[in-house]
Amino acid sequence: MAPTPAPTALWPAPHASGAVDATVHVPGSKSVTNRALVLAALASEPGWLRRPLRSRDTLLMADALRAMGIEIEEGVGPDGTGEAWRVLPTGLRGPATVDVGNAGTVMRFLPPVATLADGPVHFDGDPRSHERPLHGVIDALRALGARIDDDGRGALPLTVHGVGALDGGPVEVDASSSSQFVSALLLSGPRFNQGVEVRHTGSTLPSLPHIQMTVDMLRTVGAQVDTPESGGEPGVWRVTPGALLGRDLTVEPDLSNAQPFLAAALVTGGRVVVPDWPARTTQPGDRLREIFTEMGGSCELTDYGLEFTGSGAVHGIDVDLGDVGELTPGIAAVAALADSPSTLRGVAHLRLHETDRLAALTKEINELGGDVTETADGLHIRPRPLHGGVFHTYEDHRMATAGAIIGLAVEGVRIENVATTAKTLPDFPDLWTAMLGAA
Ligand SMILES: O=C(O)C1=C[C@@H](OP(=O)(O)O)[C@@H](O)[C@H](O)C1
Ligand SMILES: C=C(OP(=O)(O)O)C(=O)O
Repeated sequence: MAPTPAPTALWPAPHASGAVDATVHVPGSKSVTNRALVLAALASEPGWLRRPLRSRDTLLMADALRAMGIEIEEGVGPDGTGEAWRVLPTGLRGPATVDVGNAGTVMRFLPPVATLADGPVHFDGDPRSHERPLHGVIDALRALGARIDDDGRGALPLTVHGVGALDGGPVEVDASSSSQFVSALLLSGPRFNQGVEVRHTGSTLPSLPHIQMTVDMLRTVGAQVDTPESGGEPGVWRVTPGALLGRDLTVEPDLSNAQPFLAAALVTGGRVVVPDWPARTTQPGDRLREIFTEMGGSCELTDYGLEFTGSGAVHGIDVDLGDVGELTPGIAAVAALADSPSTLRGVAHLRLHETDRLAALTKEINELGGDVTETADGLHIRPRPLHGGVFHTYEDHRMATAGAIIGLAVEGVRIENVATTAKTLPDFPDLWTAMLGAA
């Protein structure tokens, strides 16, 4: 975890005076937008992305692809409605320089793409990006024939010496620290000469729905993918080499970013509607329907979207979040306000996310009077009456939204650097106050 920053910019988290009752249009999914950008850049024909997420992580992805020669035009869609980006793929170019910021998707998904460029591509990013694991991608690409210069730590900064093609083939990866290692290799796999066969060797594998998202989106653009779910060997994914189609794809709302709004309905005993909640999705945020129902709410999914209603009671939960780790900060915030203790398990890898999320949540909730302890793979949360104070965010968007959830129920919570939500949800403060204004 980064050292506690000086509390320069403090945002008074709004306290809810009553039950919220609002409709919240949640912007597009980060994970879908960044996969769609990569796949469109690797395609053999132009494609469209409708309702893309415009946030720090997705703009970094777009700029990185542009640096490698891809044209991305930001405008309105073919039918004149809504924001849409047109992606015009060309031969990938080097030399290029990529700023990954602190985006896991950019730092993991693009080094495989860079092996296909016709020159060196240098990657660097925020100080935290130097600490986040990348060894799975670096080692695998080297085993598949790539030349990469790094400082030997298995992390950024690094240079991929692209030569226009990569052999590909079978490779072993320990993806226990990030599912994004697997997704990264699969996304570029169709463009490797022999495709790719990724065999996960670690004892645990987080965020499986995100790997399923990768597979689904690859299939949508015409790739052939064999998976454990389609009868293949457990822990092995195989992508056949082949051209990718340019598609006209509409990005789903980001269901993980819907979390704080649903949590608002839960902790205030109110009601929040999220339009366009997909009936079927690989997004991990869909698990909130079940998790927040167990914690005291109820929900109804209709053609219009998801209506989530709090009962006024908030219960603790004992849950393995290994598949849906990015939901942990928001669940921890709700759990701190519950009427019984919670145990969140299966998320040791969160120590290497935007910040050490287990340490950050423990420290910040406890400084408001809470009783949280870290376990080997998660958190124990025993609710206690909380008081106001500064909630530090460690440049982690989900810490900021977690603090805002607590602020609904606890007067005087001030969020340090709420602007860090720009990583995936730049409109967060406005959406939040609009939701409360609608109450
Ligand atoms: O592939 C993706 O889009 C993501 C995968 C997950 O990463 P980890 O497997 O590293 O947790 C998730 O936490 C992250 O927010 C997005
Ligand atoms: C872990 C996250 O992001 P990243 O894509 O940077 O890994 C997240 O958004 O919670």
